[in-house]
Amino acid sequence: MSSMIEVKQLQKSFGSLDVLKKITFDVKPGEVVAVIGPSGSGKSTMLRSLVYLEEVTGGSIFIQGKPLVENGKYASGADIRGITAAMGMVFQHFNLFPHLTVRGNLELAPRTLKRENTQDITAKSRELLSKVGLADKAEVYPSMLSGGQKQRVAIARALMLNPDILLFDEPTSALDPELTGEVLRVIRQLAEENMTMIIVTHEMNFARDVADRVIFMDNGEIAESGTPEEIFGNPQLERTRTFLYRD
Ligand SMILES: Nc1ncnc2c1ncn2[C@@H]1O[C@H](COP(=O)(O)OP(=O)(O)OP(=O)(O)O)[C@@H](O)[C@H]1O
Repeated sequence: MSSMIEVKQLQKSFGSLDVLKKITFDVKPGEVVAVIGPSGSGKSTMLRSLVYLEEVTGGSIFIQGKPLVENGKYASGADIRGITAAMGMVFQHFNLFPHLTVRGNLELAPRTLKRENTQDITAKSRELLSKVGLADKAEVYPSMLSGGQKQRVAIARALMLNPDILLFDEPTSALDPELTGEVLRVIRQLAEENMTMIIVTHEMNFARDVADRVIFMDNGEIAESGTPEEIFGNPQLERTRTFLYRD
C-alpha cells in the first residue's frame, strides 16, 4: 500500500540548534501514529513541518506521493497549497477565532474557498457539530465554552475541509484532566472511522489504546518506533523506559 505521508532524512535547525536530525518514517492510509517523547525532543516541529508551518533545512516530505519538499527543495507556492490541503491540524490551544461563533469558526475556511455552496457548508457544519456532541452550541462564542468543548469545535473545524489526514499537537495538554476524556473519545471515533492521524500526545494510555504505531522521539531523533506492545511492553527499550518512568 502506498504511503499517505513519507518523511525521509528530515532535518530542521534553529540557528545552531539541530531540532530534527535526519528523521525518517511513513504513515499508511488509515494508520494512527502516536508520537511521544520528552519536552523539546522535536515532536511539534516535526508535525508543523508537515503542514509547512515550519520550513525544514533538509530532507524530504511526500504527502500522498507528492513532494512538499524533496532533498531540501520546496515545491512552488501553488503546489504547496494543494499538497498541504490534504491535512487538517488541531493545536494544543485550540486557535479558535474569538470574534466568530462556533458555526462561524467552522464555516470561515470553506466559505472563503468557495468550493461548496452555502447550503452544503451549513449542512456540513451542523452535521460535524453534532458528531462532536455540540449541536446546541452553533451560535455561541468560544469564550462561553469549556476547554474540552473548544477542542471539539477545533476538531470539527478541521474536518470541514474534508482532510485525508489529521494532525494533532498535544490536543489535551491544555485541558483540565476531567475534560480530556471527551476530546479523546472524538479522536477515538475518528480512528474507528479509519481516519489517518498523527497524534503528538503525553497521554500514554491513550497512545497505547488507539495507536497502530508509536514513535518515540528523543533529542531530535526517532529513538524507537513500533506497535504499542513493542514500545510499551519491551523492558529492553532503555530510552523509552527512562522517559516513561521519569517521575
Ligand atoms: N521558533 C523557534 N526558534 C528557536 N527554537 C525553537 C523554535 N521552535 C522550537 N524551538 C526549539 O526546538 C526544540 C524542539 O521543540 P519542539 O516544540 O518541537 O519540541 P516538543 O518535543 O514538541 O516539545 P513539547 O513536548 O514541550 O511541546 C526545543 O529546544 C525548542 O526550544
